[in-house]
Amino acid sequence: VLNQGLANELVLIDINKEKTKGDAMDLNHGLPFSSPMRIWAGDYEDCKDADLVVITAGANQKPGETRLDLVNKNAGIFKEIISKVTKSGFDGLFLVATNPVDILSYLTMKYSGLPAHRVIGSGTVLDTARLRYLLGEAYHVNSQNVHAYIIGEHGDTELPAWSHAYIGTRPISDYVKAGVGPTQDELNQIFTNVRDAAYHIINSKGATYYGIAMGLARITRAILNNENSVLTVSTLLRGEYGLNDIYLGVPAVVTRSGIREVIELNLEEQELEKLHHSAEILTQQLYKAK
Ligand SMILES: NC(=O)C1=CN([C@@H]2O[C@H](COP(=O)(O)OP(=O)(O)OC[C@H]3O[C@@H](n4cnc5c(N)ncnc54)[C@H](O)[C@@H]3O)[C@@H](O)[C@H]2O)C=CC1
Ligand SMILES: CC(=O)C(=O)O
Repeated sequence: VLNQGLANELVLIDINKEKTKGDAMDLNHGLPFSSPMRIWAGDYEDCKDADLVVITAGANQKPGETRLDLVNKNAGIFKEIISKVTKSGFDGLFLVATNPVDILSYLTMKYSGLPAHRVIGSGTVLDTARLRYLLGEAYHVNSQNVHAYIIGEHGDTELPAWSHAYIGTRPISDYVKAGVGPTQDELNQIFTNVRDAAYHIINSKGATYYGIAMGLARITRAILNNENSVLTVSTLLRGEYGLNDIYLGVPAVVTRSGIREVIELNLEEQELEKLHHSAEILTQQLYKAK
């Protein structure tokens, strides 16, 4: 947020106040290299006038843990945090990154009482970026010209919507048929690498942070600049894909007021089945967490 000059004011809140004090000092020392911004270590009262509250607090995965393993611990933390933010008089948007992000986004909506369009999860924004990066490498194309989506749970049941994947202007299936670039098996391996990327990074360095920070900054920019950008965020489904009352990562239009609409992909039958499986797993976890 600082690097891209996305806000006028940035408040850091954490149960560990010393950490936010240190972070605020450290970030302020970067101001001469960036655009003007007020940055301070604050408290929940500061949320009163905030346009956007981004929640990244809570436990992260230890090696071998899945995102879903975090649900009980982080649901408890969220109950406390959302209540404090709401008490401040906050009247903005929530952006949730804490895992399991689809479930915690749903609970944020419930705990805050805000309409669903004002509670956005980072969803599969990061997974989609990972896929675009790897496809860009495989086809020797700028990853910004790769149009492909990971949808579903931000986690082990996510899936690639290959039927809607394009390299520049050509469907990826055309390349596969023509024998140019990766075979379908190699594309499947690329997806496996995307799905398991967090496990590899966590095994290497304990946590993932640069990719998600860029992803959260991207969503923040879409919100604060009212971009109407299509991003694979986690949002409440109300009949789209035949699913209801569940937050899932799907392409949706992000604006200053939150989610304007879900843009429904015309999925192939097998893709739709996998999306339903993802929703089923999340629904089971949600009942446990409620
Ligand atoms: N959605 C995504 O794509 C990604 C999600 N994550 C998730 O983000 C979360 C945070 O991960 P990290 O930043 O690596 O963890 P971290 O341990 O570095 O930071 C978590 C922070 O939360 C604070 N905290 C804990 N309980 C709190 C409470 N009750 N109130 C206020 N602050 C509290 C801690 O003091 C700590 O500073 C995890 O759930 C992780 O899985 C991480 C990367 C990507
Ligand atoms: C930790 C996590 O959710 C990720 O890097 O995808």
